[in-house]
Amino acid sequence: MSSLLKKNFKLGCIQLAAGSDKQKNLSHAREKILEAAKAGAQVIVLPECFNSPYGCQYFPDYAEPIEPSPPKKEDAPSWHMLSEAAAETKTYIVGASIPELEPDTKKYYNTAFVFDPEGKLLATHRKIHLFDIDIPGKIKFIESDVLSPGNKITIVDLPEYGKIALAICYDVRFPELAMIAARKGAFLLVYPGAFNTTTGPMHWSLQARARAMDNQVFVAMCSPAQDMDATYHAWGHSMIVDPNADIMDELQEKEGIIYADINGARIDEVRKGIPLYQQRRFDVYPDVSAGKVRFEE
Ligand SMILES: O=C(O)CCC(=O)C(=O)O
Repeated sequence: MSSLLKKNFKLGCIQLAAGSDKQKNLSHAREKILEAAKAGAQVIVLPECFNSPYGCQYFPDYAEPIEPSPPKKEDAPSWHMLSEAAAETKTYIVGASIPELEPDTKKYYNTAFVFDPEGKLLATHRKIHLFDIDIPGKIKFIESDVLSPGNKITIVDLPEYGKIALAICYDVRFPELAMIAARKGAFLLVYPGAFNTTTGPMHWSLQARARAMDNQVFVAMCSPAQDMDATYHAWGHSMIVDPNADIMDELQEKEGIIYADINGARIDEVRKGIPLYQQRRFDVYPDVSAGKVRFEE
């Protein structure tokens, strides 16, 4: 068994179709979680903004508080659905993400959760890098019009399995996060994300495979299903990549679930063959994981 991974497990990523009805989105997400658990997944990932359509105009209407913890059920139905589904299925759920409202400051965040198999919240991650881009004639999206950024790297210790890292969508483009998490012992990087029909074909798969290749870890990217009637056209193509950057499973645009066996021996094998972890030259360049890093562990 790998020193990074205490026990192998089956990962499931749900490429969910979400619409404008929040209650429907939640009950549909719950059904798909049950389906993934029934198929044997022990860790289950949902996509970015699973309780709402994706878009700055929607965030305030779909936002929920996460404090006090637990938040009141009537204020935070998404939080409670995830907690209850985790307990019901006895799985870890990376419930990602929802728009979060911090009531005191009135700030909004893009926030993901990890619940354990008893339904207990293990961690939250607020998207650190907001999606502010402008590609003329293609796509302009300024998430910071509405959202505030998170300030912490999230590494979560799943007691049975070991450490995973959690970040959201645009965060994947900042390889320092992945590198730091991998050097701190994460064996799997999970990115709920909603790339679009412009940047998806350009970079989605490349980003997933690059983070896996550079760090010799598993990577999961979990997208909403594509809906060409929505205001934002998600790329879909959820995928799970192995530590050698090989795609283990991938969806197209439609709703579905992909699964992969997360096996510690594969990490060891890849790292033995190409021993980057013994060959780094921190006498020549700095180790980004050794500097001042803010964690949400
Ligand atoms: O990085 C990209 O191309 C897309 C990012 C994105 O859609 C997001 O952060 O929500």
